[in-house]
Amino acid sequence: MTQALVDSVSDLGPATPKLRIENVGKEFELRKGARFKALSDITFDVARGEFVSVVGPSGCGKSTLLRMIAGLDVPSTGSIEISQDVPGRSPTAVVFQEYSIFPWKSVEENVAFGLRMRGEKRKDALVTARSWLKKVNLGGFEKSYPATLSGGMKQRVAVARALALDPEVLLLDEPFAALDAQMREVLQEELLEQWQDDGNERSAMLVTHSLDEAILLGDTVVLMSATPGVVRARYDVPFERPRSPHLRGTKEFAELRDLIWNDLREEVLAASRAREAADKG
Ligand SMILES: Nc1ncnc2c1ncn2[C@@H]1O[C@H](COP(=O)(O)OP(=O)(O)OP(=O)(O)O)[C@@H](O)[C@H]1O
Repeated sequence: MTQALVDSVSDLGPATPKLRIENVGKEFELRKGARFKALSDITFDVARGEFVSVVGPSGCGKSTLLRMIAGLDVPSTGSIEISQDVPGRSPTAVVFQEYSIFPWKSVEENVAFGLRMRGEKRKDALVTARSWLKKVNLGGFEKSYPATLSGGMKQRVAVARALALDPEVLLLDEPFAALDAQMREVLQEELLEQWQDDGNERSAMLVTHSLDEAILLGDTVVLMSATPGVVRARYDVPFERPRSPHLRGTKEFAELRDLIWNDLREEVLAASRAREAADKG
């Protein structure tokens, strides 16, 4: 079944989720006759304005799920629905781990690119791009080329490019994983601030290996287990917004981190045992 877009809020009503993932499964054909089940029966909703973080062992299908939500791949079973609340908004926009920006385009042209593809006039697209570049602290770098930027600055461009599309659902696939630890924290904090200032009732899904990142940014953390990937648990993150990065240092944060880590650890070990068994078999 393919991704189904719901045309307007009146179709589903504001009480319905922004994103509905129902019984989604995914199989890949490895070679003729051999199939690999990567995801099985994934069901969960993301509410309007909700930020969901997805964690799980390597290979449990987090990126596959995110790619299907983005429409870059198709579920083998089940359905994914995104409620389109604002006409003209993009259903999704994705920030990937590797700087997926064009080296031959300037920073502002990179951010304007998606808007141009959507049919916006160059002048209007550049105005929007420049305004987003200011919000991600890249004011003054509009005319620079990616080769002259640090890793953190390139990822800021990628975030600005995604947000400039004004997506219903912002999708983030390990967006800061390639950065050094300090820069990663800085960008987490910037994203937290941008998210809390946004006020546009968009939703977000973040795939990450970092529990600190998952908890600091998320309203909910979804834990997946591996092979095939299923949803094992869902944790509410009870900290009020606006949140401050200082939350990381609190006892409550550490307790929630421990709770999730205890479950995640089991999944990581189970996935590693399954991989060993598959290698032997
Ligand atoms: N195009 C494909 N063809 C065959 N197998 C695939 C394909 N894409 C992904 N897989 C397999 O599906 C499983 C899930 O992959 P996926 O990248 O979604 O996992 P992940 O949880 O995001 O992993 P990681 O945390 O390591 O990034 C893995 O076993 C992977 O090898």
